Amino acid sequence: MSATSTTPDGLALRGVSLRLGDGEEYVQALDGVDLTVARGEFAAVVGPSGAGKSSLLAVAGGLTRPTSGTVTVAGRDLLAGSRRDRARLRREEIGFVFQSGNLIPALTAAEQLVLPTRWAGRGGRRGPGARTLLADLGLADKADRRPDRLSGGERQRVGIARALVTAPSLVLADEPTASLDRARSHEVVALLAREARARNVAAVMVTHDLDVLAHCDTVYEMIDGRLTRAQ
Ligand SMILES: Nc1ncnc2c1ncn2[C@@H]1O[C@H](COP(=O)(O)OP(=O)(O)OP(=O)(O)O)[C@@H](O)[C@H]1O
Repeated sequence: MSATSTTPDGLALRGVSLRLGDGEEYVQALDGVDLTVARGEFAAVVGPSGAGKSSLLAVAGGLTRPTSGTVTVAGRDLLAGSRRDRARLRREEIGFVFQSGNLIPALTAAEQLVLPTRWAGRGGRRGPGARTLLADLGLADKADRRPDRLSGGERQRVGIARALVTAPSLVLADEPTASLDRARSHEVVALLAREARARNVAAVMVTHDLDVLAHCDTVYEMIDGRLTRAQ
């Protein structure tokens, strides 16, 4: 599937605008955004604070409804159907990676991966087993550790495993290197890039970290709610 296809199987935003606030006190957080990310493509979005990057991820992830425009993931309309339909589509097709892992303190690395698979409850399609996935991410000997016994980089790798465990079509990562040093940042983003390509997942990463852009296939810049291709 090419990045310019009209029926993409990754992520497609068309003419997406988002106005936040009400009355005269509004912000045009997204302004006519078009974005296509094919499966197996790793895209980065950079831009100044307040430019609309988090808003873009929230809309692409089905967490925020845009004021206008369309969003499709794996060819499915993310804005159609009931609230429950949309939540199911989100659980089945989208994995989220957060700034500092967002792991549940009481659960081991392997246990962190159980809840998303239960929630997704996918019929025929099954994701990789938790332990296989943790081993792929270099965490075979850490599967039974809780987050307080993992390093920052290891926690983030568990976060990536958790995002991939349902075999999603799309992974959205919000500043995944925010709490990591330079070496660990490269390691984590390289891993995310490798896994997205190997598993044929469309991936979008919002980052302030220009250092890690070399791992990405495409780079977009967001300024005042407008998105342009930078690389
Ligand atoms: N609930 C809200 N109501 C009104 N304005 C909002 C709301 N949430 C965000 N905004 C504004 O929308 C714009 C885009 O915010 P957004 O969080 O998407 O930017 P960002 O690029 O992710 O910033 P950062 O890099 O600082 O996280 C900003 O001007 C912000 O102040």
